[in-house]
Amino acid sequence: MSLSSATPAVIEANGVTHRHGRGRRATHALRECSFRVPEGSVCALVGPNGAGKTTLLRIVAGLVRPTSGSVGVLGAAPGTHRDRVGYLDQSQPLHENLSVADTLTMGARLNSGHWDARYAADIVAAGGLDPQRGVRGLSGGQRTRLSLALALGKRPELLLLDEPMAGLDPLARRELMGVLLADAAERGTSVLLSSHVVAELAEACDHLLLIGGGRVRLGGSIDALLAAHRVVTSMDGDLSPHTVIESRPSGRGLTTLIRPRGPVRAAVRPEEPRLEEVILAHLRTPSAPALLLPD
Ligand SMILES: Nc1ncnc2c1ncn2[C@@H]1O[C@H](COP(=O)(O)OP(=O)(O)OP(=O)(O)O)[C@@H](O)[C@H]1O
Repeated sequence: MSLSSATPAVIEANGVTHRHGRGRRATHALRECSFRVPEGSVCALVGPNGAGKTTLLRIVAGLVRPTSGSVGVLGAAPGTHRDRVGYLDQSQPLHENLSVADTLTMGARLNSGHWDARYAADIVAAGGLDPQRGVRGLSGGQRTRLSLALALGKRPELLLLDEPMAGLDPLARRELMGVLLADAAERGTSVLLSSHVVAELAEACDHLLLIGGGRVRLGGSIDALLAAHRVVTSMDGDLSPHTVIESRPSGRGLTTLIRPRGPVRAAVRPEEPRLEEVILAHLRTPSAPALLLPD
């Protein structure tokens, strides 16, 4: 399915399928994925372990070729505009023998012409990192900060982040997310960010891409996705005209997440769900029908 919209897309995927390996041992990581990430959006990429998030980010970064389907990144094939795309993966590879200052100098050399030395140095300094410190002795959080300084110092138009904050304490996560979002807000940087910390995404992101079993399950602006769902807490009412995503016992009886098709007749007025409720209900209900909304 090709999605059209007025906002230009920084990423546009059409029917992307990817198999790791060949023959009987092949693993289908992605199946017929179509979605778009609009320019200037901060898009959360969510899904259970093994859903295909890393594979998808690596395809968009131009590190892996999809088995079939097409992906456009900044209007060209993935990997074409490497200087305009920042990619930070889970392992945050840094040169162990370099100091913090040497690492930033390396960033400047690799990105000559579009390296913002002051900005990268400021990100490092905000964490109290001594520039002369060796990378080998840095903590997980300090490594993340340095990796983020490298990714943001090149002033990318599109930032791809694969669980960049994994392993950080809540304060460090919040602080580094703040750095990221300030950059996105000030410069209009588009971000595709995979994360398992669902509770944080509502304040950080404006778009959502939820994948499961290699397929796109939910996609679109978070406002529109929330508006497409309702939480019904009363038991008396006929929900059969609507798409029921999940019913769960709760303190108030039964809580049901639905996609309304027309007016909802229930004793208690249905409420708009929180993002976390929508994501968790879809993660718990892999059979729920997919919903891909245009911007
Ligand atoms: N190099 C590889 N060779 C074979 N199979 C792979 C390879 N990389 C990933 N896979 C498989 O592809 C599927 C998707 O993996 P992927 O790492 O993209 O998921 P993920 O959503 O990032 O998972 P997680 O949340 O655990 O990081 C999984 O079934 C995984 O086992």
